[in-house]
Amino acid sequence: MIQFITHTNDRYDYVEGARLALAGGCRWIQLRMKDAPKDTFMAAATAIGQLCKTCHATFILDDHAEWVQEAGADGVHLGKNDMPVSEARKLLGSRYVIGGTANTFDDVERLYRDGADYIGCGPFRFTTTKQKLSPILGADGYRRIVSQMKLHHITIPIVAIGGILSSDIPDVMATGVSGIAVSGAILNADSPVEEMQRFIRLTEKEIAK
Ligand SMILES: Cc1ncc(COP(=O)(O)OP(=O)(O)O)c(N)n1
Ligand SMILES: Cc1ncsc1CCOP(=O)(O)O
Ligand SMILES: [Mg+2]
Repeated sequence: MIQFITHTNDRYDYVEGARLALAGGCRWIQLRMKDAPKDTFMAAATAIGQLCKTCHATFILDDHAEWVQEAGADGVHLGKNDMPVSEARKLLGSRYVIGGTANTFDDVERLYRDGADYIGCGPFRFTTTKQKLSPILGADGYRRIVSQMKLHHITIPIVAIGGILSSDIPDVMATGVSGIAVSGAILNADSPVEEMQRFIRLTEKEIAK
């Protein structure tokens, strides 16, 4: 599975980026719009939510568990400084998707116990898309976390994130993660639609192995 994280550059705004990712076949979009006021965020959420409905794609919000229902979204992604996953679960119930951020096996264990549906684990490498990055994991970091999960019988999808390029997909997927979250590699490609198609093709090839 591939999750597209919205961002902007000099060519595309948040909604256009999401539209291109969907046109390339992505079926999981996260609206990440740091520090946006509620009305700006909701305007983008309404537009992207509509695009996702048309494409039967999952639509989640970054950070804002309290806006999920009003936005008509399917869920939320929560980091260490956001609402705790357990509290979001009480607020939203079991029908919404809740993802959490991990950088270590301890984070994974905590999020699993708190009832997350999936874990965004990273960063794989340095990226300018997010400020104040946690320590870089690289492929070895994912291998360590996945092997600790096996030891402790923890089963939850791990989505790798952070500076991932299409050329990284075989190495990243070979670590045992379930999927990839990506932003810059799609938005900065000559053709975002074709790049998303490439991400999906390469990820599915590794999953089929
Ligand atoms: C899939 C996915 N994984 C990790 C993150 C990072 O979330 P967080 O730690 O809350 O940082 P911000 O994205 O809010 O800056 C994510 N958004 N998505
Ligand atoms: C939101 C987030 N969390 C860790 S890295 C990252 C940014 C992902 O975007 P990119 O694929 O451009 O590095
Ligand atoms: Mg966050």
